[in-house]
Amino acid sequence: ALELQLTPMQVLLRSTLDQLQEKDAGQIFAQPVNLKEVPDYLEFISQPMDFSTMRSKLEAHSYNSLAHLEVDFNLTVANCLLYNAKDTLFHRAALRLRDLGGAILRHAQRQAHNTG
Ligand SMILES: CCOC(=O)c1ccc2c(c1)NC(=O)[C@@H](C)N2
Repeated sequence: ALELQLTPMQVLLRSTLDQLQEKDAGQIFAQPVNLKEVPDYLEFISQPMDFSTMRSKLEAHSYNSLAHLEVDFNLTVANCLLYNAKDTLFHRAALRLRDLGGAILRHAQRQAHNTG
């Protein structure tokens, strides 16, 4: 089956993305920000990112290292911190995701190092 073709790195990338997305219980990072709902979003954010886009990139083998996944995770958080004012739920959720995600990424990096 095709599933058996996954490399250890792809398995680790998928598992890490799943763990990161689990921390987004409200699923506010699950899909691209809706530009019809938020028409000025691209005036502030040059490179939108979200978990569904990250998953598509992962399945397309666009991430060949954990660091590449981390760049898009950090972009997702940074966009939210930039666009949303400090006193918003969105901004608070990004700080929380950043902190919870940091622990997940540090653990994944140790695994990546061990699996070579
Ligand atoms: C249906 C209306 O949805 C939104 O306005 C909205 C929905 C999701 C959002 C968001 C806005 N803004 C953000 O910065 C990211 C984190 N998520």
